[in-house]
Amino acid sequence: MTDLLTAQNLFLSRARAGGPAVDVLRGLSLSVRSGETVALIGASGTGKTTLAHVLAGLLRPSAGQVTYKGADVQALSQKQHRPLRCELQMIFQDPYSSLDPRQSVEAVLREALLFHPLSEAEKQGRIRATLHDMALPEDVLSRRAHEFSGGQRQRIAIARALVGQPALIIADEAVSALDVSVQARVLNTLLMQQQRTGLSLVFISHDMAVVRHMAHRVIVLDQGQVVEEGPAEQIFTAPRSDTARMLLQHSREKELS
Ligand SMILES: Nc1ncnc2c1ncn2[C@@H]1O[C@H](COP(=O)(O)OP(=O)(O)OP(=O)(O)O)[C@@H](O)[C@H]1O
Repeated sequence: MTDLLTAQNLFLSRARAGGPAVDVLRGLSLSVRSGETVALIGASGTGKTTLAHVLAGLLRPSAGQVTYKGADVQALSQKQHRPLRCELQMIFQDPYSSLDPRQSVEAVLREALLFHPLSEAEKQGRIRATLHDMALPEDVLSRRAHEFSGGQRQRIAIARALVGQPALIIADEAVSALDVSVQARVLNTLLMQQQRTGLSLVFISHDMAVVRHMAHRVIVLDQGQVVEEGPAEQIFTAPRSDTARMLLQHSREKELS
């Protein structure tokens, strides 16, 4: 497996309203290989969402660099990099702000296929198959995002990320708003797409059972730094960091309650 995405020595300070700047990312490096799922875990407020935005090129780090297939992700929105941009998708934590409420679902999905050299029939086929995978009926296509519940919106956002068969998806709490049965279906769709196309995933979740089901490798974050990294099985059976031990303990307590 070759490195698809690399982050080197990322720093990011963010100013809080009325307060001092906070160092959210503090010298963080990671890599994601082709066909691999890397889970980012850590306590709340530890910088996972911020890191996801930096990895996707949506936030500029104060120092350090993120490269996707060797190109700086910050440059991916420039015209000459648009096809590469389509290969890297993000699913945001909040489906209310990530979808334009006035756009029809069909427009959302077609936009995701804009730079794909597919025939009209192929586009329609992809859209139909993706809706089916997300357990969404075809009549959603003519409706607008604001007409849907949070869980349905999240499935539309996931469909948008998947329909173009990207090389990499950064998924930030992508399935936490979904019912358990729908969640299983969506996770299996991601795993099947990974088998079929070699999809890579950066997967952020508080749900340790989901992380264990999905991840090949786990990166444990604490206050903007990597405190442990290793194969998923190793992190779950023999965690070395206090943070990983605390997260697993917390998860066990939740299961028992
Ligand atoms: N827009 C912002 N402006 C200033 N500070 C921010 C902003 N967004 C996040 N932060 C701060 O950055 C830190 C990391 O937040 P972030 O959302 O990345 O953590 P997280 O690990 O994803 O948390 P959670 O698991 O709760 O989603 C927090 O201290 C947060 O208060």
